[in-house]
Amino acid sequence: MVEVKGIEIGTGKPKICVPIVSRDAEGIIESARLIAKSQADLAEWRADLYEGHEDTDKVIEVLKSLRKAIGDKPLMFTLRSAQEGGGSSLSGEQAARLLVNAAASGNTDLLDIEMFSYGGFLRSAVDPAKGCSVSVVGSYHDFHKTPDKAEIMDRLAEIHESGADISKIAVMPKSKRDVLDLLDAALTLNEKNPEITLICISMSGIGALSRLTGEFFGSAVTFAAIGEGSAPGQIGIESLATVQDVLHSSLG
Ligand SMILES: O=C1C[C@@](O)(C(=O)O)C[C@@H](O)[C@@H]1O
Repeated sequence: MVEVKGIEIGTGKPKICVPIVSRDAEGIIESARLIAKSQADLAEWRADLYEGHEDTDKVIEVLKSLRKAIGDKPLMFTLRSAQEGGGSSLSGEQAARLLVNAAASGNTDLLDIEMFSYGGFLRSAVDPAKGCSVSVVGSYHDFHKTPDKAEIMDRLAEIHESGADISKIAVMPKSKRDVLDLLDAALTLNEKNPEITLICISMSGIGALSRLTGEFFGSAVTFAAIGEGSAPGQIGIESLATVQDVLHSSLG
């Protein structure tokens, strides 16, 4: 369990995180205001989709305004690389520097760090971020396939061992069995190492089930859309919250 601004990530219903995907500062702040009024538990700024993400000063300025607009909800800063399906064109060194700057600015509560891109180079940002009291979400994305169960579990455990507070994986299924493999990996790891806080996502339409059943299989956060989503298969926040409520009450 990881506590951020009074929100317990890893107990009870999976927490709902809404990504901010606008390209310009105005749209970003507008989305933050909508999220602030919604039932989202937290917000994610996909800074890689911001048109000015190559300019650190601009990013930090937007992040500051975002912090104000989002109010009391925890905020996650994400810079998704092109290698893992995002829009960042930065080099590994530039990306690591921007991640550390975002953490040091005091305007983010969580930081997504890709643990395997750039040959694992971004891991150098883990300790500085934690030194700024920012919770680290170590991530891995495969937009082309679903690795087998053992590989999913190994990657999630490696992310944990590398110092992340939360281990996240998002993969693309080619079949319904791939979705089962992802859910099986989450449940097995959760039973074996309950101390690891997990986020496990199977993307696209057939993977949508994984976005609804986190409480059953041990995925602590689910990403939902308000308007435009940030990945295939994301469900609108209202439908997602309704299904999660039904499943939660069935567990007694
Ligand atoms: O890592 C993730 C998960 C995600 O890719 C999804 O499938 O919901 C959406 C991204 O915005 C986020 O950073």
